[in-house]
Amino acid sequence: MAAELFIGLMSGTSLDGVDGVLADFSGGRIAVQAYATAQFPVTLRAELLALNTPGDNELHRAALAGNGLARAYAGVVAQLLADSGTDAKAVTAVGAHGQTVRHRPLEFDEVGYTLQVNNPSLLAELTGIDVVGDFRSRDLAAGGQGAPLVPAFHRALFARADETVAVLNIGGISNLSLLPATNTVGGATVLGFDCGPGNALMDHWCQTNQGQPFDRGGQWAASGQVLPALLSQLLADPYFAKTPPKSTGRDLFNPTWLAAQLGTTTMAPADVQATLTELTAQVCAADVKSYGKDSKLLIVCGGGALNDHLLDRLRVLLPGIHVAASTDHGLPPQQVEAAAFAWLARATVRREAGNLASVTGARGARVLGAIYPA
Ligand SMILES: Nc1ncnc2c1ncn2[C@@H]1O[C@H](COP(=O)(O)OP(=O)(O)OP(=O)(O)O)[C@@H](O)[C@H]1O
Ligand SMILES: CC(=O)N[C@H]1[C@@H]2OC[C@@H](O2)[C@@H](O)[C@@H]1O[C@H](C)C(=O)O
Repeated sequence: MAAELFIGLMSGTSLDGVDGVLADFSGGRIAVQAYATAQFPVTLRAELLALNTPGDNELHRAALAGNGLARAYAGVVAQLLADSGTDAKAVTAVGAHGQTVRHRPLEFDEVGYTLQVNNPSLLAELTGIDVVGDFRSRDLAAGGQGAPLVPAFHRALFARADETVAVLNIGGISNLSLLPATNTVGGATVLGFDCGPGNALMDHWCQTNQGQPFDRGGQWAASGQVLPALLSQLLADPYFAKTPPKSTGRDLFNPTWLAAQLGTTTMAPADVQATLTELTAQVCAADVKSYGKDSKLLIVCGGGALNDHLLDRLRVLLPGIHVAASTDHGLPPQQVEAAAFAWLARATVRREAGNLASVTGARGARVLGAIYPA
């Protein structure tokens, strides 16, 4: 059977760079042929981070950052093609998420907006491959949150016939998918939503206090002591009590939010890191208990799956649930989101819906994204 090749490119709220996969869908299930990742150039990362906060001349800066992102994306596409010996002409399309700099669904005028910095036209020009971008806007136009979009892909990849499966993506932001058994009588309604912070605050604190981009294995957090008063204060943020559909981002959980929580009290940096890690663990575990109570399996993906300390805390907080990285269930943690955008791009090209109204609250299923022909 002829290959049916798509590329998926994801740069997420951790701002750690680009993850990309080349995937073949000809066998009915996704088969990743190649994986590549690239860190952002320092100046591009700084600008993408800065654009998460209101500033001067944002239109100009966002346009140029979109060009820079397209060039970084094109570099990952070139790496994928070279590593797999694939000609660009053999790839049907590239799904390019872009870099979220604002996410304000349903605010201000009932539709709100979500902005992913990107330049899909430049990416199409640089790669010679059709590009699918702007995946979230159509869901907002239909009254949805525009995020998370991966639950539909999680269902395709991880769902089981006879048991409920929970999937937790721990990226900059953490998001949970609840996948009922596919043989559920009356149909299996998928739930999904953003839990809250994933790695973003932990990364920021680690960069600020240790000069490291992230807490490898969660070892620094493990060396500290959770601060109960601070943890209670963090957990009191109203977002955590919101009923889904709900989504969030750096618009809320950002260094300014953290600074306001810490106030002027001096705390040992390692203890703050331990507390931020515990915040992620407790919020995610509480959501699994509340919305996935009959799950016996929690599959963890995203870079946070490599945080051994965080996974250990999840295991303690979720007795009776098997907590495992996605590697054991189909795809390595760092590949899942990029693979999702290859899968979403394929849906768009086939004019199939990519969103799940049961997740985002949209008025219905919609074909997502815009196509930029090579
Ligand atoms: N070995 C490791 N130990 C601990 N944490 C790690 C490790 N490797 C990666 N991470 C964490 O994973 C993060 C990157 O994860 P990922 O690429 O899934 O985030 P993202 O896709 O940008 O976020 P989002 O899912 O919110 O879009 C890093 O910033 C870091 O916090
Ligand atoms: C607006 C936006 O970019 N949201 C991201 C973010 O990162 C994780 C979580 O919040 C998720 O809701 C989403 O990305 C994934 C890919 C999603 O849409 O499923």
